[in-house]
Amino acid sequence: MLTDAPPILDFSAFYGVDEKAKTQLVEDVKKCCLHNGFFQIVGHKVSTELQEKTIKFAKEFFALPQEQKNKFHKDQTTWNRGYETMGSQILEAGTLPDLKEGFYIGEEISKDHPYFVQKKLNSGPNVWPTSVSDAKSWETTSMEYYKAMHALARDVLVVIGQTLDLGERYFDPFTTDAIATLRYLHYPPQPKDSDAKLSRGIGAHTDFGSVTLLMQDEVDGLQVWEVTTNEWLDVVPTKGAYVVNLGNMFMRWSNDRYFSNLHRVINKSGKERYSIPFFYSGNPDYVIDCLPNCKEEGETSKYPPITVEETIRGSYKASYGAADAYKKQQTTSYGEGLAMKLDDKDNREFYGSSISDSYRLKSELVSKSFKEIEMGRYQWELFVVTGFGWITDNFWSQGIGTIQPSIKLEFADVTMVGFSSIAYYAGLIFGASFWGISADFIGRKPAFNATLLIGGVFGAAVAGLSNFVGFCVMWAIIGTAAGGNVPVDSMIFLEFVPGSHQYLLTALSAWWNFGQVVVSLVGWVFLANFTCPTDSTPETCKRADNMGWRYVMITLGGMALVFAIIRLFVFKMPESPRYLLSKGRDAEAVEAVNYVARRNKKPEPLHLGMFQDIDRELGITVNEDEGRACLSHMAIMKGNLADFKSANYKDLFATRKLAQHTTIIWLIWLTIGIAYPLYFNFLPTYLAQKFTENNSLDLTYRNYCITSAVGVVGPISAAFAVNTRFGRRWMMGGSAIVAGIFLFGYTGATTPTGNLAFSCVTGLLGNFTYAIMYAFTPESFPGPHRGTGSGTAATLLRLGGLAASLIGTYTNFSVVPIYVSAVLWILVGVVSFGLPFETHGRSAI
Ligand SMILES: O=C(O)CCC(=O)C(=O)O
Ligand SMILES: [Fe+2]
Repeated sequence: MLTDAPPILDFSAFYGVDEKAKTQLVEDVKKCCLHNGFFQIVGHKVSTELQEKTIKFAKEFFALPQEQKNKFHKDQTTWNRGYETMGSQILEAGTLPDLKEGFYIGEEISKDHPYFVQKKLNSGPNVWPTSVSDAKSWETTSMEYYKAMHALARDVLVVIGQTLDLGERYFDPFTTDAIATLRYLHYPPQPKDSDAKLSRGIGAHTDFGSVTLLMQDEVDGLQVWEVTTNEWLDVVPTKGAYVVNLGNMFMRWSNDRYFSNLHRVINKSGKERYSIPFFYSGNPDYVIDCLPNCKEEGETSKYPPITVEETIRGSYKASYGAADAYKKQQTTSYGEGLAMKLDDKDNREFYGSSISDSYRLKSELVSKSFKEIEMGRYQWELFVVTGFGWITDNFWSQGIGTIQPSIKLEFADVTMVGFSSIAYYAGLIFGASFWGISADFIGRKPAFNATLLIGGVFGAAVAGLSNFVGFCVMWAIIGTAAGGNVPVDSMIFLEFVPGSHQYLLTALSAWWNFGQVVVSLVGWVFLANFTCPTDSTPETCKRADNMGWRYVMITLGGMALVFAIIRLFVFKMPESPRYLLSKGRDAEAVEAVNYVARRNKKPEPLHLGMFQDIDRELGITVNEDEGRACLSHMAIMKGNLADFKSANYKDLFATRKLAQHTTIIWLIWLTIGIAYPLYFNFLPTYLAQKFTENNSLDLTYRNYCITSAVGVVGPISAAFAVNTRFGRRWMMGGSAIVAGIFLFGYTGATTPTGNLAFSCVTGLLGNFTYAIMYAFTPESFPGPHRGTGSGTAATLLRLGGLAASLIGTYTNFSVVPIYVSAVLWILVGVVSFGLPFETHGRSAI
């Protein structure tokens, strides 16, 4: 272990009268500034007692439970005060998030102070933890230490000034009304199994300001880059000493004569490490211009004058460049260059002006954050609770067809039982467009919270009816809720899942088939046992003998209500970060992503500064106050609904490719909307005509159970298939064509067993295509218009369904519609190959 860096100098000479010692100190400091800008000092005036007390308080804060610490999070301010969670920064490219947490303290600046009003660099009131044992003393000790560090920094600057033969008072204008930041740091031990190449307490970086004064507790870990030998030198802690280093601003100020050097922390000690750096920025309005004696005769200064404020703000770039020299890689996931790094050419070209650059890049950053958070508990739970939407969709869609024959036997006023399907479809059409499109304006959560509840209440209420008109009305209402389930639930799952697991969106459809199994089982149990004989009429069929369909509805409605309660009270879900970003609610988007990180027990990957950096780089004025987030929810809602007026579909046709994509997608949905119900509505009647013997209810339901159970395989195998190099489009197109061919073949089935086999295969294939279509659609539309794009698609699907049920109601059942359906499936397959954009391998934005 190399321990000869940096030298420890006795600073007491500065305060003494021994001129020789003073000169020696200045000479030693000069040597260090020229070499690597690092030295250590003992013999300063900061008392050991104050140092120890401060460290003790810092440790006490970090020992608080996580949720207590989060209460004082620095994201609540835009002036960098308060708690910073573990893993908030990556200071060195290619390494894991920095394994440290921090607490920032600065000058106590009230909200009427000119610095605050003018939004001067990091100026504003401090955030003070109230959960520590003695909050008052925590605050006063911190401020006392902060003041002591100011005084020491001024003294150190005087000595540094002397190394350049500047007068003792040279830095006075710089140190008057100076800004500085004190940062309490805690580094947990590097995990034993961590990859030494990737794990950092703090990645290699240079500091930004003039000087940094660092107090280390007793655990080592700090390393300084040695330029001459190209190696890292350990800075072993010396009790009470300060490690002093020059920052980028001083390097510039000295015309690069003095050095701002790379350093990093890797805590391999197995112990908790604490340190307290103090970053001295100086007076924000002071103009940094080449110091005297820093250039040779005739030499010009390398840099133009710049204010302290500007250089610190811009110095993320400097740290970028300095670390670049070290590893020809960028250094920070936070800082300039971020927008450039995130920019994805294919996305930019495909989506064009349908979304702003700011949204696109921020959404890509959200994808990157979910990649860091990884697939975990939160998303698996979300897979289940969004699945509830698919299950209930089937409850209603299959449920209505399942109970219609019983209604016909009992209700006196049934003109045509198919009218109830038409009423239901009318509800679905309204529901799909309302919930889908409004998800872009009022958010994804209203649909998530309301649709299951409405469906559950009205679904159960259907059981109380005894007349057909009421029955149709109820189904129309259920439709308005059910129409919103699947389009919005798939968007929600998509917008929280890491790109690596986006294929699971396709698997979500398996819940729909699972719902079908439930309906078939419930139908089998109740309808086969509590239904009037098939030859009854409303005169002979009494309510008491026909309770089966009512039990079905109570069971399905009850289950939907349980699902709704779980969503409302058990599973906590923030609003989707993509939706929040599309509304400019950046701070809430940050919190939504970090919430998922906390649920997955992962470091929080995002902070507001990263979004602000993107805007800054794009030359957009950064709204530091996040004005909109402070509005009441009512006000936000009104604002969003006002946006609706200006909403148009034009954005979904913004580029030639996007226009082609939108057109084909919608065409596919409309076509499948007709083909799928056409086939499945006609099939039972067709079969009943064909296989007249042995079609007891029992057998029918047994077959339903078998085919729906096999159907579950469709979406699951599709999920794996879309994740291969064939991608979404090829799999969707190919499977639709194969499904169409099997449909043609179906009519050739001659035995009940052959019939069951065909029905299983076509069910499986149909659901395979369906699942891809349901996933590819929200995946490929851009976040701000995802609801409109997917909601419209779902509306077209239901319109197709309405057309199919009209055909079913008004035509004599024959084999022709089955052929038509087969042709339509093949058509869907063919047009799928005309889709211009593939989502496999890229995260939805
Ligand atoms: O904790 C340390 O020892 C170093 C901290 C540091 O370099 C920084 O915060 O800039
Ligand atoms: Fe540093």
